[in-house]
Amino acid sequence: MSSKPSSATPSRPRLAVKILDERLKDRMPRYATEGSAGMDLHALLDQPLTLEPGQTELVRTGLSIHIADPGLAGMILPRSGLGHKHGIVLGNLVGLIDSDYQGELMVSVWNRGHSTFTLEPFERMAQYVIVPVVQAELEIVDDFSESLRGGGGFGSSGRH
Ligand SMILES: O=c1ccn([C@H]2C[C@H](O)[C@@H](COP(=O)(O)OP(=O)(O)OP(=O)(O)O)O2)c(=O)[nH]1
Ligand SMILES: [Mg+2]
Repeated sequence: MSSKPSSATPSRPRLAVKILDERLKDRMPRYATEGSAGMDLHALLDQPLTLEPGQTELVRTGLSIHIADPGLAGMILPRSGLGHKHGIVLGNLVGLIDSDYQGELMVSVWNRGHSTFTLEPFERMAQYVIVPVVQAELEIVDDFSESLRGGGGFGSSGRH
């Protein structure tokens, strides 16, 4: 008997996408490998975009994705290569996309590095990840039932 876990592909949610610019048709975000968590988003630019150190620009993706299910959200995350090698990350650090958002996905591209960087038209600038979300109810109380941590945080654990 094999001890390997089953590799059955779980069913994927189907999300409605509007292509707002024809040029995106052959540059749709996709999972690069079977195990990829994110799909890369391409920069919808007519010409190269030069980002000086410290500069932030909102860049179009040419796509609207309506997630619709409140149990899911989208996240826009930096690509590690661009972030680590070139300092190209996100002006909002992480983009959180609401399930009811129907507008164009926009990427805040921030050059946090020390040299000028040129983003080329349709270059893969960030990645889009779908994550599960739980919406909670906030219930006002006067006291919490006691926990081991209590109010300790910010490096409090493991101190004697
Ligand atoms: O990187 C991002 C972040 C957000 N959005 C879109 C989708 C998201 O659902 C909406 C609102 O984002 P958020 O709630 O983070 O921004 P806000 O400043 O609170 O704006 P709002 O008042 O519209 O919620 O903007 C993007 O396209 N890219
Ligand atoms: Mg908001």
